Amino acid sequence: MLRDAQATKQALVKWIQEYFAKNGPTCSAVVGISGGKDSSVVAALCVEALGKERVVGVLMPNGVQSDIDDAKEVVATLGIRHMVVNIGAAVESLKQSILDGDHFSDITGSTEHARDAVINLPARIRMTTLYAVGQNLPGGARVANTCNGSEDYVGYSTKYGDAAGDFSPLAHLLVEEVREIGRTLPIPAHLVDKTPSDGLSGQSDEDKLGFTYAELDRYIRTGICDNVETKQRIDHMHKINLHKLQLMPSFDADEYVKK
Ligand SMILES: Nc1ncnc2c1ncn2[C@@H]1O[C@H](COP(=O)(O)OP(=O)(O)OC[C@H]2O[C@@H]([n+]3cccc(C(=O)O)c3)[C@H](O)[C@@H]2O)[C@@H](O)[C@H]1O
Ligand SMILES: Nc1ncnc2c1ncn2[C@@H]1O[C@H](COP(=O)(O)OP(=O)(O)OP(=O)(O)O)[C@@H](O)[C@H]1O
Repeated sequence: MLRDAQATKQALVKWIQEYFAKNGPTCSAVVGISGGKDSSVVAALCVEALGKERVVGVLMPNGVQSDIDDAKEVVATLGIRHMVVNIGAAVESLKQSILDGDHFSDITGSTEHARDAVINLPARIRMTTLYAVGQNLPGGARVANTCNGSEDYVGYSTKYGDAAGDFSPLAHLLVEEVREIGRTLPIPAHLVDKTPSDGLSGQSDEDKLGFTYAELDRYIRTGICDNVETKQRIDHMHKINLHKLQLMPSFDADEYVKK
């Protein structure tokens, strides 16, 4: 729980202003708008920080998106310019091109994509779309990362997909804290409390993770977790996914080659 949600919101707005002043004074923020709480909160914070003229929302249904009206409600409420880019054709075409590529089945031992490849590919196409939209904006753009601190702790994101971005306002805020910030912003209340899902696997986040965000947030903040198996699962996910938050290791000849 935040000590003062209003004060934290103001600090976030200042942080975004300072980031843009230093890293892109003419740039707009580009935000992928899913219709969930994280992207809604990030977009609203960017509007407060930069003004609505400097925020561009990108709605990216993968074919038919059942909750697309939520995303439309966000951009309408915030009054921001937005584009709708349906990634369905690109996703299907890339999947097929990979299957049709020489030696797919020799190398993979299968004629089908693995489940993880199918789940994560749309997120990486969305990232590609956001950067392409940004590079078409006359004043330039910085792509917002919308991951929150709870997701980051367990690495619940697609590496170089939604885990990518140029600036990350929510990375140190846990799910319940993001909701508190959301309640200080002019975004539809039902979206702040909407059940989070990755929109990729067909399951809610909590069903897929196997624990609730309340359990996760409490463990991150206090180190307390009543269920031993849940604690082990969180610890395991944290450990195996830390690479998503780190710079990739790079070979340095000075370290490895004896002089
Ligand atoms: N130790 C290590 N050091 C360096 N790299 C390592 C590595 N282990 C794996 N890798 C690399 O990382 C790859 C796996 O990572 P990644 O591609 O991200 O995939 P992965 O972690 O397998 O899956 C991502 C999970 O995040 C969920 N998700 C995705 C997007 C959004 C949201 C959301 O709710 O917001 C949730 C999704 O449902 C799925 O469960 C491997 O294929 C490998 O290339
Ligand atoms: N259909 C979509 N259209 C536009 N952007 C999307 C879409 N799906 C995902 N994104 C982008 O990827 C991020 C991660 O999306 P995801 O659906 O996995 O859920 P999330 O982490 O719960 O975020 P949110 O609460 O914003 O939905 C979103 O915050 C958004 O920026």
